[in-house]
Amino acid sequence: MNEPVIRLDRIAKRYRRVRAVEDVSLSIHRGECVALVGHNGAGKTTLFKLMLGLAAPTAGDISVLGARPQSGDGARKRGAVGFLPENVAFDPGMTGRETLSFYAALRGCGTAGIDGLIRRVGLEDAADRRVRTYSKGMRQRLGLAQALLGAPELLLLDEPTTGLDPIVRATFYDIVAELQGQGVTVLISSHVLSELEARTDRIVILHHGHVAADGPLDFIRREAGIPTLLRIRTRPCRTGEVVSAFDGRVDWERVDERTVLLFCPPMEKMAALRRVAGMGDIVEDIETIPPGLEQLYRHYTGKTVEERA
Ligand SMILES: Nc1ncnc2c1ncn2[C@@H]1O[C@H](COP(=O)(O)OP(=O)(O)OP(=O)(O)O)[C@@H](O)[C@H]1O
Repeated sequence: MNEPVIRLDRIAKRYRRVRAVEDVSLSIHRGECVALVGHNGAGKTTLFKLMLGLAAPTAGDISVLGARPQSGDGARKRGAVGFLPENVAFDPGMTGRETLSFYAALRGCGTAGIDGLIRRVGLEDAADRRVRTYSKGMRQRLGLAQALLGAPELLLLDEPTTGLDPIVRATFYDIVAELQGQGVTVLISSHVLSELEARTDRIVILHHGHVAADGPLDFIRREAGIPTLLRIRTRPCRTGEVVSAFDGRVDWERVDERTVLLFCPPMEKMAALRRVAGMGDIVEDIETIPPGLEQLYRHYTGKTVEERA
């Protein structure tokens, strides 16, 4: 397999007595879109700083685009990394277009692509207004345009959608998907878990500086063993037949005279579905509800706390 775009090998970062990141190993390959999720203080920003060469690891090895971020080669590769910091702050007296020109000059990437970027993030109408007049969503879009200057191969987005409304958020993720389609590798940190479900290939759950889970959503769901919910809708007053078929096999709950919930462990799900489907026309509908990211997050972070106790 090709060299990963990001490779962390048993990375630790300590600030005096604070263990911000501990024994983190992670590989992210070209074109992947990975979510880094964790509570406040879990170590997400620290990982970004390490990847950007803004901090040195206390232990372990790190490579970004094939170079150690703090090496001379790493500094040269830095031009191919776009970064949107958590609290992006621009000069309020500059217009959006001036801001991008300023950052383009800092990055040494020329201003030719700025109009295209402004269109891409939907700021055409506001590009010549001062940033102080921008809404939070507009500032974040400007932040994204700034991160995209110079057509980066790797995008690091630190909580990019915090405080954005669902429509702006969706636009944001549409742009990210488009970039991913062009082979850009994207790492997004967030604690808005629900929005990441359908948007990323892989989830890395960080808890107290440790990786608590890492994998595609389906994989970490299976690993967690959290039951899938089957919501069975029957003809009136026929829930008893469903209940007696499953009583003692899986947990269940009767919601009303037509609805039963079955809590199926991942391994039991298909067998349960076949059994319900075989019950004939007393069953009018079956809805499968897999555990959401919030539940998984609770599961994994809870487990780590117990392990650490
Ligand atoms: N410069 C520093 N000096 C001392 N401690 C630090 C420093 N930077 C981070 N930390 C500590 O390291 C831990 C991880 O912080 P980090 O900012 O990486 O978390 P985070 O997951 O990004 O949190 P948030 O979601 O709140 O931004 C925290 O306990 C934090 O207080």
